[in-house]
Amino acid sequence: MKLRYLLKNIKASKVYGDNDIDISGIAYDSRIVEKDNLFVCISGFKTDGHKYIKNAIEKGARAIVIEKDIDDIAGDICENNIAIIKVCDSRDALSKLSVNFYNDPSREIKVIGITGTNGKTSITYLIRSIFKANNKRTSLIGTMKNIILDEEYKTSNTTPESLELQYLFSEMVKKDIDICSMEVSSHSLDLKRVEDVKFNIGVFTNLTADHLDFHEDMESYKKAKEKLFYKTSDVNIINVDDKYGKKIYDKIKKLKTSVLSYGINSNCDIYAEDIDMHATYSKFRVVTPKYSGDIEINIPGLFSIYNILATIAVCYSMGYGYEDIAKNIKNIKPIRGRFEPVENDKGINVIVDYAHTPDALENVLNTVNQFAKGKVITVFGCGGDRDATKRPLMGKVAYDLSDHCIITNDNPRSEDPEIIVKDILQGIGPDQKKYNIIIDRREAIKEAIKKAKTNDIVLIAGKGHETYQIIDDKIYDFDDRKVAMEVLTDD
Ligand SMILES: CC(=O)N[C@H]1[C@@H](OP(=O)(O)OP(=O)(O)OC[C@H]2O[C@@H](n3ccc(=O)[nH]c3=O)[C@H](O)[C@@H]2O)O[C@H](CO)[C@@H](O)[C@@H]1O[C@H](C)C(=O)N[C@@H](C)C(=O)N[C@H](CCC(=O)O)C(=O)O
Ligand SMILES: Nc1ncnc2c1ncn2[C@@H]1O[C@H](COP(=O)(O)OP(=O)(O)OP(=O)(O)O)[C@@H](O)[C@H]1O
Ligand SMILES: N[C@H](CCC[C@H](N)C(=O)O)C(=O)O
Ligand SMILES: [Mg+2]
Repeated sequence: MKLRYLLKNIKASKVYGDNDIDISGIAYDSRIVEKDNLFVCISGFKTDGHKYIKNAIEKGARAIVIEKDIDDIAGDICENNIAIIKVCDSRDALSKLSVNFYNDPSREIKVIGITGTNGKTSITYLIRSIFKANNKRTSLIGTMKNIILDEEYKTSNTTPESLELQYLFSEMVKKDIDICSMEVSSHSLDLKRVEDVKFNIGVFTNLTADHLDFHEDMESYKKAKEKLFYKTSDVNIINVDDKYGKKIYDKIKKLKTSVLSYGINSNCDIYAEDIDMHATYSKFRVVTPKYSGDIEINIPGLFSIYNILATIAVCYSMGYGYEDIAKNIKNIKPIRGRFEPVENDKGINVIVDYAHTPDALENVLNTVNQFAKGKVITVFGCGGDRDATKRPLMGKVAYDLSDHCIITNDNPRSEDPEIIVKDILQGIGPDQKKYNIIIDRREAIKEAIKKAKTNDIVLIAGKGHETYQIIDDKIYDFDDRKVAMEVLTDD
């Protein structure tokens, strides 16, 4: 593509060199630049893309987008006849360049963006299941993987960088996709990964303590999430039982005509009543402005009812009737690593769950306690290089709502596991018999299962679907479900 086409809508303060050259692709990492690529320099949190211009040129970059002065390498640029484009914001430019390169593919798909601290992955899967069952061509973008029809694409972030995102949308267009359900993280909203995505529907689940290493405080975290709702073209769907949800709803309602509230409260547009919860399933009556009817889901917990309500609201807003929704909800398969039971013949209820925030852990433990016939043993830790303020809060929740907890490693990453445990201990109560520390996660799971008697519940929280553990900069194979299964069959 000609550089001048690629530069459409880019606010460049200066363009040096020939903009009639052909560009073969875009890269924002010098290590993967190819011949005739345009290299976008991002000033990052760990390093600065501007430092790698020389490497990018050596690999064949033909044009460079910068947001800082680079006088020190002017010689290399002249010598290699490189075009230079100076912009104010490289992440914003990357998003627009990617849209131009892939011909703005998201406008051809119904994109449903889901944001909030907890429930995003769950809702994307629920939405996909219902639309699939209604013969729609679906795709999904999120934490575990990206999926187009049934083809899976690996991912490293919940919401990919704009370049990968626009590539995925272009693949969706090629495969004639109708609907994409997509997780929209607060990082992606602040770092402009989704700046130019054409969202049709926005969903807000909830906002509780997380990511306060990245966002200054809860107010900035909320502001990041809120950005999604200004971007949507059709409808916004907001959980108003959540206090931040209510604030966002009140604000957005004044600006946009189509906003639907949901919750467990008859003042909402879409709400649940006559709730009847059991250990492995729940029943309730859903009420919408046009119809109401009974719903049965085979995922337990009040939080799952909220996720289903969000899903129903999305389907409702797209014109689906009660029958299209209800008959398919009943057959929804449990989602990987979300309240996932580990089968065994020992009579112990072993559950693997991705609760990695205080609120998620509280919700899951409340659900577990509601139906517990025996003791509740919780195995958990907290991720390293992530929000440290949630550690004592998770410690308190686990201590208060379990009969026993075992504090262990999650993904310590570059942090010392002992320091993470120390932070968790700040929230742990005084009864030393109620907890122990076993840093090695395999040993912790082993101990919890050894301790459990018939009817007891072992909740293994924090890593859900993950099949790895990150210790220092090494990634090891580790899967809570497999480890639990091995321990359960190892006599
Ligand atoms: C905090 C954060 O979001 N960081 C993201 C950010 O990285 P960064 O700004 O630190 O980048 P950097 O490492 O300083 O590098 C700066 C630039 O130099 C380039 N570079 C670097 C080295 C080199 O040799 N050559 C080179 O060109 C890099 O490619 C980059 O463009 O931009 C990168 C490129 O898009 C992301 O991969 C990276 O995500 C990291 C891996 C990450 O861990 N992010 C997490 C916190 C995250 O985004 N999580 C959210 C929320 C999850 C949820 O709760 O659901 C998510 O969406 O996943
Ligand atoms: N609506 C909800 N409210 C509170 N907790 C929830 C809700 N839905 C799920 N959870 C809990 O949060 C955990 C993570 O759920 P899920 O993966 O759907 O969230 P997410 O928003 O995608 O998280 P992430 O930020 O890691 O992408 C679940 O394993 C469960 O413990
Ligand atoms: N999306 C979350 C996932 C946390 C999962 C937990 N296992 C950890 O590694 O901290 C994050 O990036 O903060
Ligand atoms: Mg997720």
